[in-house]
Amino acid sequence: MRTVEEIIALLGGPEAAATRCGVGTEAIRKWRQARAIPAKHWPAVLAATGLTLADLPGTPAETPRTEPSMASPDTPPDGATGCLVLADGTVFWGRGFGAETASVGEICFNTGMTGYQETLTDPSYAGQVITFTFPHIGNVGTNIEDIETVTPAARGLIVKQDVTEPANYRSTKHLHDWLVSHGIPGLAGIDTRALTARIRDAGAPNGVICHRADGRFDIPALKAQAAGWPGLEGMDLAKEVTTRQSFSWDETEWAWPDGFGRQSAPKHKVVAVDYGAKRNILRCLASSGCEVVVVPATATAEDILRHKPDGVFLSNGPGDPAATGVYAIPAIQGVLETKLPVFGICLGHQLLSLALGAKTYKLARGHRGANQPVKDLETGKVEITSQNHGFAVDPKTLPANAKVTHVSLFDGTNEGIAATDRPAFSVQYHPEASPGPSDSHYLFDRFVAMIEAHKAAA
Ligand SMILES: NC(=O)CC[C@H](N)C(=O)O
Repeated sequence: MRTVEEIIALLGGPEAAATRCGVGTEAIRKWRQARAIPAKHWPAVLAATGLTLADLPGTPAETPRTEPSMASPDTPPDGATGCLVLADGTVFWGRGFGAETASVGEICFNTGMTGYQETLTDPSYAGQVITFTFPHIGNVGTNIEDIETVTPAARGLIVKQDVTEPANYRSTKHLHDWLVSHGIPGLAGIDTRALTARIRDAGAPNGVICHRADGRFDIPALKAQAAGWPGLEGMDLAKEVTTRQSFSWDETEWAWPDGFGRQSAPKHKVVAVDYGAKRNILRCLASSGCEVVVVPATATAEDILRHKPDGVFLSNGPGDPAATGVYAIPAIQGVLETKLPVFGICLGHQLLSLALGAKTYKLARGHRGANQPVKDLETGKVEITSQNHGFAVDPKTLPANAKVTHVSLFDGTNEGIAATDRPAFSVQYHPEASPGPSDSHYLFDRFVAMIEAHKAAA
């Protein structure tokens, strides 16, 4: 068998190889990176070189196929530099990229076609490895602006195709290098459709993603690590990603060509409880005319009210809402007693519901993507929304003083509630649209209108 480099040399170098085989130079780059030639290019290579099939290197992703039912034994196939090991012992082989390390978490999937950097830096992904179903991950590179927090909490990413070369004027770093600098491992060459179908059918498994350039894996140890991880249920992760200190936020939303702006004349004061808040939510609040004071997840009602807010915002965040509720519910109940306007997003929605007396439960596969249809039951309008959640509010457990306002048109699960006896409402999805559509942006205006009505009545 010849190596890829030998074959390219035989063809007269990368440029000549591209021309003679009728492929782009990007394909040649990928052959070299993967040290293999995909099967679809074999006929062209054979015709151009006169070699025989036995001379050509295959690709680790194709030999063997990574269908779960055909998961390979514990010995890595040639060229494998990464693997995913599930708690049930299934092994997927592929090519590692990003940081050379192993990382354990829940394996979920995200169907978003854009915004991988926002997704990877969304603190709600703490404890999770994200499988991207979209193929061109890496195509816009990374930059210092499209982050939802400074230290990404996601534990790893899984893709089918090798990370695409960046082609975007805002890109400052290749995704691979960005992952290395944040210590996050990546895995390519996995059959992500098979993995996603498995999550769809059997629920999100726990697993370990491991990248080793030397291709030496201790599979029994990785299996034990995956099986020993307790899972997200019962896990309070908000405490790990929240701010340690209160701070003020005045950055407004990004707009071309000026980029981010500054809030200079706020009309209202909002305290945002940070359970793992995405920056773009804070920007949306600032853009809506609010002075934002961000407080830690463990802030008590007193801590919150000390800032004399006109409204209180409950942020998104990772983990099991019931576990975070241990300290968050009493604080929210204290705020609700004052009848101040309250708005919650995602984990904030779940915590508001818990504080009102409802219950939450774990969804089998979760909603993660930027194309999730939601119906507003009051207006009858359908919004296409951005979502990222693995738990949901059980609408049957809502008390008499709360109502369902939004439902998912994918599976009928709850997507929003409102109290009927005070100005408090929340949604399970992400109106800040980062990444995703901005159909639901009106909710920030609704919150501000609530604050204005409350102030007028005082
Ligand atoms: N984005 C979020 O706030 C997620 C909330 C919660 N951790 C869940 O998975 O359901």
